[in-house]
Amino acid sequence: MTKVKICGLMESEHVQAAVDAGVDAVGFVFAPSRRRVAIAQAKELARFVPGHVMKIGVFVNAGREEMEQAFREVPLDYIQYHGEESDGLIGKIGLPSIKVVTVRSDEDVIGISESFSDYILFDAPGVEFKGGSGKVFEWGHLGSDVPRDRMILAGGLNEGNVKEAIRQVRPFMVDVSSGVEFEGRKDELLIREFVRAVKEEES
Ligand SMILES: O=C(O)c1ccccc1NCC(=O)[C@H](O)[C@H](O)COP(=O)(O)O
Repeated sequence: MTKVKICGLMESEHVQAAVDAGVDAVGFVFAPSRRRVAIAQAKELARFVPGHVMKIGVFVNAGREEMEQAFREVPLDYIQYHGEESDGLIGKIGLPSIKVVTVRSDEDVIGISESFSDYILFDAPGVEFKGGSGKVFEWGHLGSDVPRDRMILAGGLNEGNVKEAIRQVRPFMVDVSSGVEFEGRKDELLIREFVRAVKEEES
């Protein structure tokens, strides 16, 4: 069963809607973004997340102390490294990790199976910020050597294209932000429809 992550949550009713819809993970963005939350705010939002739902903190080239503080205080289950963080740095920090790969060509995914991160998230290049652009990348760049059991597919997914994405790519998890927003805010109906589409594809 493909797992679902809703990213960029900022309001408690949207966290609750995601949990009620049956998501497996929620993401809080601590990086420069219109979706940015403070650690104290994420801590409040986390009260609506039951233990079986992963809480993922998104960071872009952040300092170790900030990530450790968020990991401890929210608390988080994984750090999503959405900048230029090297494997060496991720290893040195030593927290459970999701490495992000921005996909423009076949070359971007070469050797990625060597990464020791727990999961690898494949995303389209950012536009205004590093992620959350709502743009789809060419899934064909994800060759057969990319480990499916650690793969999170992101980038412009929505209720209309997620079934095809699962059929073509077979990721461990799908991740969405813009595709469940209306006029720049998360939308409870769109969250429900996205999660339903993922579950339907599996049934
Ligand atoms: O969502 C953001 O604003 C963001 C900003 C900076 C770094 C990462 C960001 N989002 C990370 C995510 O995991 C998004 O869900 C992913 O980029 C897909 O977004 P979308 O294409 O909007 O579904």
